[in-house]
Amino acid sequence: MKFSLQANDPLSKARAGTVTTAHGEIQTPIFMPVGTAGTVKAVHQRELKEDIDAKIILGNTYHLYLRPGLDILEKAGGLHQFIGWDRPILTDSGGYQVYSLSKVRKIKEEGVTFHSHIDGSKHLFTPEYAMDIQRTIGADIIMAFDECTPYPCDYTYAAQSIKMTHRWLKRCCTRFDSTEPKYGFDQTLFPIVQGSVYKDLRIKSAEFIASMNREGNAIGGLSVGEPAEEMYAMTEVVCNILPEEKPRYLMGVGTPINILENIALGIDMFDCVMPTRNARNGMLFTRNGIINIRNKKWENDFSPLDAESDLHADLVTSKAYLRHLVHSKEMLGAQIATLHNLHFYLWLVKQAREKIIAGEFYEWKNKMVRILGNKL
Ligand SMILES: Cc1cccc2c(=O)nc(N)[nH]c12
Repeated sequence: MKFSLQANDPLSKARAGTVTTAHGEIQTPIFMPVGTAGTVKAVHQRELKEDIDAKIILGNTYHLYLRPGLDILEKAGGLHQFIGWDRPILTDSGGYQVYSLSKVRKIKEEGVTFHSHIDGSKHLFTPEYAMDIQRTIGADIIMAFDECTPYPCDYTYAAQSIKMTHRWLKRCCTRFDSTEPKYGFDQTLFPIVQGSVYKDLRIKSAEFIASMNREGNAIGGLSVGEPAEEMYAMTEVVCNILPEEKPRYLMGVGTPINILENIALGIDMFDCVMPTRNARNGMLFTRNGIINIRNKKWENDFSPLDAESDLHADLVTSKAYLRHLVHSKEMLGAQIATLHNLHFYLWLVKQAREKIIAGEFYEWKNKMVRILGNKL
């Protein structure tokens, strides 16, 4: 994997770059649609590529390991082959999902034992196994096995947690560097900075992660319920330490405003379930603010979702029709709302990139931040 920089914003830490993987190039800043179990819910791979030009999607070790399982994925020749997606894929390592999904789990030095949220079966994820699983899935970018420090947590817990995440990272690097890709194309491992909302712990973790000298770096343990100001403060501290010449990935972030503010702090890559999950509940993100399409006010508004959009669905779907579909829990409602939100997120980061290259990002970002939170 390679990373090159095309432009830096003169008034912020925003930058425009290009990540080059075995499955193609990704212009940054970029948003990565979440495709947890091998599908971006309600959107077909053709739409992802041709209607919204998604450059990279996420998969998830925890879910894919449980279903369809490693045997099927290996027989298919890896996740790209299995789902019919020939662009880049990034997989999270499973630690976070065990923490957020599995009821019964135990965190020990060796790893995390948990019971499947599907059938209650018992499993053990170790740093080594998380690497082996991601080799079998075959994502271009894979994540270290970390402990996402819960929020809130006391300083002592956070300090112990980063020490274990750092020990697990060394085990991930040892295993990853001593194994080969299974399907003939290169994979890269990103380590993850933790430290909760404690500045000194974030500095310590960022310095350790940077010292591992991997091809890219991620920031975890944010977007877990902390106030936005805390998220921005920690991101700023960490971005000032992570090397400029490597891509920076802020995990699980966020709202459109969060994304613009974190681009200004030097983040290149984002993922979040918000555009897909909230779409299914009728929450639409637009360039003028947020629409709750279930609101009665849209009942007889026959104007298109977004007349300025280049997304076909935005032009041919009225607000009234989408309200009817979502209200009636029709599958088409989830499909159109999800496609709209993902198209908007990808439009937003593409606009950000163009403004960075034109040297106009800072003013544009401040104007957008004032608009994007509006309730329409
Ligand atoms: C997906 C996600 C969101 C938010 C935080 C995290 C994190 O800290 N670690 C991992 N592995 N994943 C995360």
